[in-house]
Amino acid sequence: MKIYQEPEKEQWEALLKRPTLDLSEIYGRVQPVLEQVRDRGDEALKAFGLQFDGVELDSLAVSAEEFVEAEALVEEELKDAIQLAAANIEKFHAAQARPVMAVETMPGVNCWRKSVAIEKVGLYIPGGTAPLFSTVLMLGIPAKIAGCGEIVLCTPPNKEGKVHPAILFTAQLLGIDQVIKAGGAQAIAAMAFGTESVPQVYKIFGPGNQYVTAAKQLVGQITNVTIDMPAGPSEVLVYADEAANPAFVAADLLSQAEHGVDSQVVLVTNKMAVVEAVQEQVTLQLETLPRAEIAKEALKHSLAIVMEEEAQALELINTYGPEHLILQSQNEDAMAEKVINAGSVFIGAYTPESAGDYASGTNHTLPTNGYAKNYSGVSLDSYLKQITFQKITENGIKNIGPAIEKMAASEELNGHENAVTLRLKHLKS
Ligand SMILES: NC(=O)c1ccc[n+]([C@@H]2O[C@H](COP(=O)([O-])OP(=O)(O)OC[C@H]3O[C@@H](n4cnc5c(N)ncnc54)[C@H](O)[C@@H]3O)[C@@H](O)[C@H]2O)c1
Ligand SMILES: N[C@H](CO)Cc1c[nH]c[nH+]1
Ligand SMILES: [Zn+2]
Repeated sequence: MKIYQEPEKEQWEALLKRPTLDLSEIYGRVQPVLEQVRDRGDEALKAFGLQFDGVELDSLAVSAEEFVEAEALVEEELKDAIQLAAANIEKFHAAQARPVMAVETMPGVNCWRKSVAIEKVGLYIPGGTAPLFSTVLMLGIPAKIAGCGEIVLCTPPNKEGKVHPAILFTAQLLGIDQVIKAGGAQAIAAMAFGTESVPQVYKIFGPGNQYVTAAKQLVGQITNVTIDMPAGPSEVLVYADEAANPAFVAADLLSQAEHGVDSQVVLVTNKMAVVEAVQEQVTLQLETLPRAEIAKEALKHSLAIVMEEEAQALELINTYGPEHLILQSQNEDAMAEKVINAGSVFIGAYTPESAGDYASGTNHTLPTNGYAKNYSGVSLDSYLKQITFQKITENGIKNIGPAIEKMAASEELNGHENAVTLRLKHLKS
């Protein structure tokens, strides 16, 4: 971890840069993959499966037998944990539903707004270095609550051409039966363009590595498909003061560093002594982690920043806009109120980020790379469109008509004016 003490504001931008590849470089790698899948469909998906995942596939879709096989392979204790998490995530996301909003803007002029589910959605479940079955819950539950008609799920297979049993168990639990063995940029292209095995969707959801994220951003630009947000390599910023438990802080930093070599973890504190204590704990705890090599790589481009003034620290946090922000300080609740850029905030010593990653109820699909400044994480709203409706009575058109006629005539749009004038004349006759 690189250590900085009271860095000047002019340094912040360079200091807080994410360790991801330059977008134009990534786009250059991803674009040919998108084009191949668009032009050659399943054939290209299989070829990229061989090239990137080292697996030769006869069929891309997971079969009914594979679902049955998977169910038997998941231990009961894990099934119970998945069900507990599912119940909390369901509760939190169901509470986000909003009733139809209806307003009579003036007598006889009735307007209302209703949420309608996006018909066809594609969910990407990462599986490169860890099979993230928890992401099936995070993406599948709100899609089901919203009422999306068609749900397709893509995830990379392992070397034996199988999808991890817990991913299949979770998909089945939610009633998602279209699961495709495809990962990376090629999976995103398949859902954007459609192939023989993969239906084309209207919106693509889900986190992933830099290739997945760049592919989502690119298809969002070159097709009509929209995306949830850029949800790339995981990151966490922990603000800890001298009262925080260094072991907890180190564990929280490592929990995100272990995601990938391009993850970034940042410690901000008011005292140098906290940096030292946390570093000691990081070294100790790293020894116990099977993914220590990945975490060590991530730590090479991670930072510890000492900022004595809390207000300055908050400004730096909001400038960084972390995917996850953990606050462990004597003033944590007041600090939380001042956060304006973060994907999800975890307050207090007993609120590890792992809780939100798995089971507390909030969504773990969150904006990275500073996109917390302009995007929210996945929620029920992500799967809904809002359609407005209106119905005007005879009395209503008499009330509102003259204003519309005047405005239309003034914009020199006499066809618009006439659509009202005709009706008003009809009512007079
Ligand atoms: N922001 C969020 O909400 C969030 C949530 C969960 C996970 N994540 C992130 O998701 C990522 C998961 O990454 P992962 O790699 O384990 O799985 P992944 O499923 O995202 O990516 C694996 C795929 O990447 C492709 N790929 C690998 N190397 C490539 C190369 N050199 N060129 C082109 N394509 C290549 C392969 O096709 C492979 O199937 C991690 O970075 C993790 O931090 C983010
Ligand atoms: N921390 C990840 C989001 O950046 C989500 C996740 C899934 N499993 C474990 N963690
Ligand atoms: Zn995580």
